[in-house]
Amino acid sequence: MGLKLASLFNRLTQKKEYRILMIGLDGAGKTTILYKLKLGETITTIPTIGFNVETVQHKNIIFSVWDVGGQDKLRCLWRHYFQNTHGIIFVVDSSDVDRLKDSSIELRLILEEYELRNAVVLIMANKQDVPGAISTADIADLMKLHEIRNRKWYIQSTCALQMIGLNEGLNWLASEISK
Ligand SMILES: Nc1nc2c(ncn2[C@@H]2O[C@H](COP(=O)(O)OP(=O)(O)OP(=O)(O)O)[C@@H](O)[C@H]2O)c(=O)[nH]1
Ligand SMILES: [Mg+2]
Repeated sequence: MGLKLASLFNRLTQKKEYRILMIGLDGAGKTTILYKLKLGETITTIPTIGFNVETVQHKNIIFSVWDVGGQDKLRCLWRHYFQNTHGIIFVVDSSDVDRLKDSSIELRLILEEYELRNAVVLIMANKQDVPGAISTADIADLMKLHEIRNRKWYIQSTCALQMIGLNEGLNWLASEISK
């Protein structure tokens, strides 16, 4: 009886761990977001050449977040991080209208990947603090997000520097992944 109770308690209190792949064009703010979530601080970043990985605890869930460099010549390396991914955070620079098209193309390519077929997709419309930043509704239109079929997706407006919207994004990921 005691043993059974102990194992039930363990199961109830055990933290679930999920793997999150954070990608998006260079300069969108991925590394800034990662360390804001991990440390609560804004770090000075340099363009990521390889990857950064950190565990981020969110309520009773542990996310292992893989932040991979987004420069054009590095995007072919993203696929090495696909396996066992439960959720994707696709970061967009909302102030960079000129590169929304590129962003949209990269997202479409990602959604076609067989290994990522079961991963839910959180789009973070970052840098909302920059004057002239595009709203989430407009980004959703311009990136034709409503055409995405057979996939759970959500767009969250964020400002990594001020830690706005990041936890709300993780709330969505947590609830979708643990369904
Ligand atoms: N204004 C503003 N600047 C931001 C925000 N988030 C990140 N930045 C800035 O954007 C720049 C690029 O941020 P990074 O986090 O290095 O971008 P990245 O997506 O990791 O870029 P790569 O590693 O090259 O793929 C940095 O100067 C950040 O301080 C934000 O919400 N608002
Ligand atoms: Mg980076």
